[in-house]
Amino acid sequence: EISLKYGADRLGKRTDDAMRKFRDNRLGAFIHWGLYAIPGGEWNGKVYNGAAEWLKSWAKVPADEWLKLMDQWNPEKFNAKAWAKMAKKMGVKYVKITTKHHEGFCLWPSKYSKYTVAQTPYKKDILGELVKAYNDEGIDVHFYFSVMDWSHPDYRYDIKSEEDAVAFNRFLEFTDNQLKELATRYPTVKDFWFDGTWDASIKKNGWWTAHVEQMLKDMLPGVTINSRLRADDYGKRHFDSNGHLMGDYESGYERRLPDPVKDLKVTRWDWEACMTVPENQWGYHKDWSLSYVKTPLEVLERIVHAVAMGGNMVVNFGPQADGDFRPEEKELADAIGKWMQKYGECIYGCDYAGWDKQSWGYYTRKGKDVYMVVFNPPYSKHLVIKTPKGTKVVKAALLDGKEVAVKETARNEYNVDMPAKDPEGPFVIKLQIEENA
Ligand SMILES: C#C[C@@H]1N[C@@H](C)[C@@H](O)[C@H]1O
Repeated sequence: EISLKYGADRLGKRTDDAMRKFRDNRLGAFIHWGLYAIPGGEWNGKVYNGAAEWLKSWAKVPADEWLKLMDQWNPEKFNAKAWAKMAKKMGVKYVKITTKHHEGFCLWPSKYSKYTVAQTPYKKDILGELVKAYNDEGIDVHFYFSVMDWSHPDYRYDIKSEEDAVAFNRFLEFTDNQLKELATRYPTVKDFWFDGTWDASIKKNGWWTAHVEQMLKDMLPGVTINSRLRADDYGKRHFDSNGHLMGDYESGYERRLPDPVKDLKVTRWDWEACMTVPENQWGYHKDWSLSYVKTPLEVLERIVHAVAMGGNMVVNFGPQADGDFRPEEKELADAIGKWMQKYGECIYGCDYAGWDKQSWGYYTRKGKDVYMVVFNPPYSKHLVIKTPKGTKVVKAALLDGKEVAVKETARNEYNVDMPAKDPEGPFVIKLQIEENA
C-alpha cells in the first residue's frame, strides 16, 4: 500500500450507534428544492429536457440573472408539518434536504451569502422549519450540500494560476464557514451528503475534504459523511489510492444499483443509493412526460434491491415552487407507505442475507430471520430456494403467521409454495432457519 495523508481514516464498517441507526433506517427521501423549482425546466419559452435543477446550465443563464429568481421565491403553500406527515406516512426514516444546490441559493439564512431565503419575499428559515417538523415526527434529517457553487465569484473548476489558488482558498474558507453555520444552527442533523465535488479544483485539494470530514465530526460526534466528499492525496475519489472507502458510506449509486450477482463486493461496506422517479429529474420539472416515470412498483423494487445488498435507498421528491408536491409524488408516497405499513419488517434494520439470488425476487435478513420478498411469482407456483451449506429451512410463513408449505427437493434446495390467496402484489415470506445443521 502507498502512504497517504488524506486517504481512508478507517478500514471496515463503522460499528457505533449513530452508524447503526443510519444503516437500520434503510429507507430515506431526498428533497431537491431551490430556485430551479420556479422555472421548472423552462427558460425564455423553451422547455429543456435535462435535469431541471441544472436549467441554469442548459439555458446558459448568467448567475446574476438566475439569482433574480429569488424575487419570486414565496412558497405560499409550504407547510413543513404537512411535508413531515407525508414522509412519516411513506415510511421513510430519514430525509435528505438540499441546503444549497449548485445554484448557490441557501434554504437557511446564511450570514455568509446574500443568496438566501432571508433575502426573498418568504424571509423565513425554511431549513429550520423542516428540521423541526421532521424531527418532531421522529424522522432523521440529513443535509445535502453542494460544494460547487455557481453563485460565488471565487469558485474555480480548476486551479491553473496563483490567482485561481488564492481565490479558491477564499472559497474553501467560505464553504467551511457555511458548514460550521449549518452544524451550529441545526445540531440534530445526522449526516452531510456532499455533491458538486468532481471538479479538478477539489481533487487538487484532497486535504480540504479530509479537513471538512474531521471538522464536522468534531462538531457533531456521530455525524455521518458520504464518500462523495472525499478526494485523497492524488485526487482519487470515494475510494482512496489503496482502494479503501473514504467517508462512512459509498455514495456513488446515483440513479443506478449494483448488480445482485456480479457486484456483491458492495456488501463489504456501507452504501446508500439515491434515485429519481422520472429518468433524471431531481428538481421540479413541469413536464414529466419528457421521460419515463417509474411506477410505485418499480420504485419499490429498487428499494428492496438496495436493502437486499446491504444498502440504503433514498427516493427523490422535487417540490413545486409553491411548496406543494405534484400529484404523482403524493401518490407514490402513499403507495410505498401502504406497502411499508404491511411489509416494512423486511426492510428496516435488515441487511444482505448472503443467499444466492433467485429470479422470483430478493432476500433480506435480520438476525436469524430471513425474508423472501417476492416480485416475480413463477408459473410453477413454487419458489425455489438454495440455502448455504449447513443451513436448513425449518418453516415458512406469511407475515400474518399463515404457514406456506416448504419441501426439500435436493441438498440445500427447497420449494416454497405460493400463498393460497394471490397476494396481488409483491409480498413477503418469513423463513425460520437452522444454521450449522
Ligand atoms: C449531477 C448531479 C446532481 N447530483 C444529484 C444528487 C442531483 O443533485 C443532481 O443535480
